[in-house]
Amino acid sequence: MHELFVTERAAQAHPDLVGSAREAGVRVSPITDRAAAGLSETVTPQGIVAVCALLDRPLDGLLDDTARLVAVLDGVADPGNAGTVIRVADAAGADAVILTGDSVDPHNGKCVRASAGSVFHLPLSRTRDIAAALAACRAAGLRLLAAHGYAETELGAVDAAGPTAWVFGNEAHGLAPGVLAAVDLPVRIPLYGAAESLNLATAAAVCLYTSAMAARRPVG
Ligand SMILES: C[S@@+](CC[C@H](N)C(=O)[O-])C[C@H]1O[C@@H](n2cnc3c(N)ncnc32)[C@H](O)[C@@H]1O
Repeated sequence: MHELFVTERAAQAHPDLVGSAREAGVRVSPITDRAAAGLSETVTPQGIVAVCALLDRPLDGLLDDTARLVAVLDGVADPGNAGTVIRVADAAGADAVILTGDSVDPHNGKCVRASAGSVFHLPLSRTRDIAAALAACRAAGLRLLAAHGYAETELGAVDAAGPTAWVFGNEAHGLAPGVLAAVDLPVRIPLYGAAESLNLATAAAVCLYTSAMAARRPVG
């Protein structure tokens, strides 16, 4: 059986969708924003089918010059990774997450669960066109930093406090040369042990929190 969980805001924005669901015999359950955040704790991943599709935003108009921190995920294949990045982006105070290329659907149940509800309140946008995503970030005044394990510049040498879009690559192949050439600076998180790379979501946590904490550092 399908069940549609709807926040008040979503119901007001999409009365047609709620009406169609009722007509189709789908149970419609009102849910608070707070409860929506905990939804992933209370239902199985398979139980969440379409609720979050309401929050997918078009790239056009997603960002303006108030944006300070954005994560761009290019070709992210694992829904658990995508959800974990969305969660950490939310926690770090990011303005949006943009999924590009062949990235997994962020409304996939496993992704929703891994996000621990963050897919419900962080603006998400999807486009196959990473050039368009990078252009939108640049137009909003964000500096484009790519997290890349083979970059010359180490994270510690970067002033990451300004408005920043961090770009992350696919779990197996990383970022394509064209993407690395299109950003302002590829940046490497140093690895002190024998590990060849970090998990994507771990790298995202390091980079996004580096920017968030630098931007919020108390003066004096
Ligand atoms: C598992 S890694 C991909 C490794 C892949 N072998 C490659 O060629 O990049 C997935 C993503 O996590 C990020 N990442 C992983 N380790 C990193 C590191 N040491 N420094 C910066 N980013 C890293 C990058 O965005 C990378 O595209």
